[in-house]
Amino acid sequence: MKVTKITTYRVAPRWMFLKMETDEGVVGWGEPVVEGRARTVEAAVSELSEFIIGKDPSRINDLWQAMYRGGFYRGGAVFMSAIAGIDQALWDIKGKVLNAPVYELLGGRVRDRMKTYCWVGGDRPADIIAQMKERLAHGFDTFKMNGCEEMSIIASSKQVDAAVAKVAEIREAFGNTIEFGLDFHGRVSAPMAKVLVKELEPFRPLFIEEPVLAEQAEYYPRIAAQTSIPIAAGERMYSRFEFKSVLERGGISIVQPDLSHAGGITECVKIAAMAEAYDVAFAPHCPLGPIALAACLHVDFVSWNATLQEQSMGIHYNKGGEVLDYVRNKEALKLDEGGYAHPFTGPGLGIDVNEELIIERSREAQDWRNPLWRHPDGSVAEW
Ligand SMILES: O=C(O)C(=O)C[C@@H](O)[C@H](O)CO
Ligand SMILES: [Mg+2]
Repeated sequence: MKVTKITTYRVAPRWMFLKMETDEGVVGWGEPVVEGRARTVEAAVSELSEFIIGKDPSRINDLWQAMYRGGFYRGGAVFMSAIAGIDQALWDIKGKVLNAPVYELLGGRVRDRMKTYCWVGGDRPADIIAQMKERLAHGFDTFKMNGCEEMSIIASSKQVDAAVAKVAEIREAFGNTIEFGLDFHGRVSAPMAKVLVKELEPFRPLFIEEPVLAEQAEYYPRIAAQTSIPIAAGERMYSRFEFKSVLERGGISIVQPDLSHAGGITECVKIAAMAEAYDVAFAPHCPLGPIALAACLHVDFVSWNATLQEQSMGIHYNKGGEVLDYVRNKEALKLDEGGYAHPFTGPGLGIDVNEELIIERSREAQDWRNPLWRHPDGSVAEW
């Protein structure tokens, strides 16, 4: 079998799908994208396609190593996202050829179902209680929200109190009948992370995500030393080699690589195994589409330390397109009471893609950008 064609489709809300065709008619799908840099990733996929086309798609490990090591410069969000989407499609093809779900090819399941969580609130945490009540009524009991709005490098008590008040309101309304992670989203400086974590300790959020930016990873052990709240990070780390130093340094309790940013299934299975060796939980980041989510779930099903799976249904970013829009076999991604996902039964990634809709929507190719925030003094604020 040989790869004959790779096509990318940028679609609403802010995703990109990759179709990989072969000379034996087997087709694989992937989801390479960096939110806000879709066209850049598309260019990277196009460059890598020159190498992949003509190759035997069964040689996933060798193709992965060649893509990663073959260009001399390596790593980073764009390049590792391009590799990720190609890798997902290669695994989809392998499963279809061998008539087995990807998790079977990875050694079979360690669990019967996988816990997922959903987002509440928007870029600025708002309507949290009402949205949690609405999602609770639909069986969800685990959530994530932005932990704060813009935060100055040395923030005022008012800014800190505003962030803490929202969390206090949640515990006041629900007690411990629900769980929630707080995503600091990289908005909080290292000095303020120490302040916020101390103030949030009594409310016991399930985890605090990206308490500082990935480029401040040396603060993870220092923050962890002052709190019992598990620290989570990983959406802006793109390979084993970045997770290696973070795991070595300690401080992280949950790693959150993104299956569409960190080199795909081949790389994230290895990251999960590395994390397990440090007794660190694995909770893939996934604010993206159905193929990315399926890739996450296949790795979750074979990783003993997989604990929580992010999924984007109802997330505030999904304007103009939702996860199930592009999926014909919608039951494959049905989430049961408690937000549990069930093992795919179909071969490969197990997603029967609505290609007609993808092609139609790619005609008005999305060009989503995240907002550029500024502080009151006009300086750039982390979004
Ligand atoms: O889902 C998360 O945890 C996020 O932090 C969302 C962020 O990754 C946006 O997708 C960036 O555009
Ligand atoms: Mg996040």
